[in-house]
Amino acid sequence: MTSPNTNLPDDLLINAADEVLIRQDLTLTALGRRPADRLLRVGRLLDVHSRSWLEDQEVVIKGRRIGYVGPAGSYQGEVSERVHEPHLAAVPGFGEAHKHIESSHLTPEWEAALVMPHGVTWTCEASHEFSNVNGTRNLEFWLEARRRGSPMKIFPLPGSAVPPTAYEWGGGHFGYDEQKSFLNESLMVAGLDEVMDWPSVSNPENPAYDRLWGMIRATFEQRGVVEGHGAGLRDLPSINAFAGAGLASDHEGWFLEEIWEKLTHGLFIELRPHSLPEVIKGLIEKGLSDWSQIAFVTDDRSASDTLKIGATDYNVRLAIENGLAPEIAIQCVTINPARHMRLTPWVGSIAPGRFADIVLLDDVKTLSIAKVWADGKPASEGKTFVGVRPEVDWPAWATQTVRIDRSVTAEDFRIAAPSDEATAKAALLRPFHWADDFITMDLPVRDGAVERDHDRNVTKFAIVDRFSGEAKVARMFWLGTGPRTPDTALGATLGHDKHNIWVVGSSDEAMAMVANALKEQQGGWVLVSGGKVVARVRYEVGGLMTARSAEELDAEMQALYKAGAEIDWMYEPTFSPRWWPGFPERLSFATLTCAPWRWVLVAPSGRAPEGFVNVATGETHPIVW
Ligand code: HPA
Ligand SMILES: [Mn+2]
Repeated sequence: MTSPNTNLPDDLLINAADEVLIRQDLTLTALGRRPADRLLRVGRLLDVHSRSWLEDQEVVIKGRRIGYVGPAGSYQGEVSERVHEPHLAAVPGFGEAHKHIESSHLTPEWEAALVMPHGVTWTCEASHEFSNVNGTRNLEFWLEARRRGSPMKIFPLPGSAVPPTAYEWGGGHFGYDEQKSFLNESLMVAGLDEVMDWPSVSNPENPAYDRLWGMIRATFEQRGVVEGHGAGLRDLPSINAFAGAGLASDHEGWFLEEIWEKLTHGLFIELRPHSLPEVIKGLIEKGLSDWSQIAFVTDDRSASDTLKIGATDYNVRLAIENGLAPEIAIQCVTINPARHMRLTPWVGSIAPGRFADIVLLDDVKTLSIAKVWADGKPASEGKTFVGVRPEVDWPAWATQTVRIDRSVTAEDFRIAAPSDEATAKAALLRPFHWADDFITMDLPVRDGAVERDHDRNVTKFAIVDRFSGEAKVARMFWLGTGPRTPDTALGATLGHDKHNIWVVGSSDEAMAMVANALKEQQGGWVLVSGGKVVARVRYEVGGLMTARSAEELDAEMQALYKAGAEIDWMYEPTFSPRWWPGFPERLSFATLTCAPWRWVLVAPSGRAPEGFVNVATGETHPIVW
């Protein structure tokens, strides 16, 4: 006897009261005392808890959830619709323990359309990027698409790097109170994301010490997960200190031994593709038998790169190609991250109570995805997204974020000579200058100003504040990047992690034109040469993302790369193996200020009036003398 279908609460956004009603119904559905909506019968199903394949199974779906799993024909209740996929293998929807969706540069509803055909059904959003633009609207922004029916679950983790260091300001400022309120506001908030500013966590004298520990405390109070970011921390005392601080994971590992030490000292290891091959091979050689503390994460991947190589599925294929058993690789993007993020009641496995998120493979070894189901319905067929992509008319708080109330001029970038000598000493940086000291060079003085020197690969780099309205400008000389081509400049409102405007250029006039064009288009990329804008890419949401398809955005990026290929770019190798010659797209990460950087350029602030500061010590220094 089955009772009539109840009008179940909407569970797009999880809350405890509705969860009880949903699960009370699932209990009766499993017992066959309430009807189910759909039954998906598959050739075989990977149980990720036991890492075993179950042959000829049926998954019974009620609403968006799994009500029952068992051998074909074993479910006793009524079912409205039956689907049989005898040749496909079912594995759980893929999830990300650490991804900045902002780095796709697509808004959440368009991100879902891009990544779900690649098997991704849930993402822990590491949200310091948007939060550094608009901190108070952080949760509202990340939950909006799901609220309107997007099949992709986003679990926001407010970022600790808001602001990234004590020397930065504008857009957002998170501490104990903010983190407490975020965790109180929604069960979708899984914790605190990537505690990165190691100097502020490990040095009680650091001005951000209390702020960071306040966020950690608020997260502990609500049993949230405190995510870490341990770039450059490889010695045993630092690893012990990092783990002892309660930072539960690291995604910044580069080398096998470093990762082994972090794994054996209790850190959950999130492997990114650029270090994954060597590490997977090394861990296999070490005979690692328990992979449950390992996940694969994307961290950052643009829409263009995702179109080229894939999303989380690329990470899994890479692991399989480097010798890892497909079943273990699939656990590393399903149950492992779900367990680490304490989200196993909802995602990470094909089991009762969870969202019915199922990746249907027509070949396991090559991870060939035939279809993806999410919330108990088809979300993609082949490469085509067939799920709900809600229209979101993002309001002004999301689309008017380049707040500059004046025209930026060439004068803003002029660097006055400290004396009437023919040369002046200058402090220089370069992209990813992971060294204790800045570089010092003698540069020419002309008409009372210190000048670039393209013969020695020296140009000007500037940060323009886009949050106060005043467009405060910090500028200095950088080595080994920027255009040699005259009267040319490149800039963007994507400047990790504070996302002020950065601009690099061979003339002050071109740099000013870039800053004004970025204000006019409300964010993105601008390339200026020969006195005009030769390419632009719009990120109209937060200055970080666009509410368009990946394909449309990619076309704009390809046009930018094409225009960039006409420019003579200066280059010098640095510490980072991810800094290449040619169009300097990675400059959007060269403004990073959290560990392991020392001397950085930030927007002028009380603690750094010229913007040039050592974030490890708080020391400042003139840019010329
Ligand atoms: N490091 C610091 N901040 C970031 C990163 C990173 O790798 N990715 C996105 N924000
Ligand atoms: Mn990160």
